[in-house]
Amino acid sequence: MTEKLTDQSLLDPLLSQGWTLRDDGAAIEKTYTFANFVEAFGWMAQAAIWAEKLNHHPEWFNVFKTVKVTLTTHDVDGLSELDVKLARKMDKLAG
Ligand SMILES: C[C@H](O)[C@H](O)[C@H]1CNC2=NC(N)=NC(=O)C2=N1
Repeated sequence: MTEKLTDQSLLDPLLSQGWTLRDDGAAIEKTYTFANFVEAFGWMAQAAIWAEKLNHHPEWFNVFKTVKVTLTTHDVDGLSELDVKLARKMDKLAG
């Protein structure tokens, strides 16, 4: 079962990697900028496969070569370790 994130130390490394905590504290957000649209969409395709594997899905918005990502866990109305996991994976995939 998914539980709300209580361990701030899991969040801190993400906050120093360009992720920010949404005002309501229920989500983290990051905007990735790629070299071009193909790079952006290629990254989204890879991230989508991981999201499906983790059964945890991003909210995201793509404009040309940027992708704005919001991660939250709907099941707990806030953040969970799954958001941390997916954020780490997304960063890794973005290089
Ligand atoms: C039934 C299914 O496991 C759930 O709806 C999963 C699917 N993907 C999900 N993604 C996200 N971001 N939050 C969830 O709570 C969530 N729940």
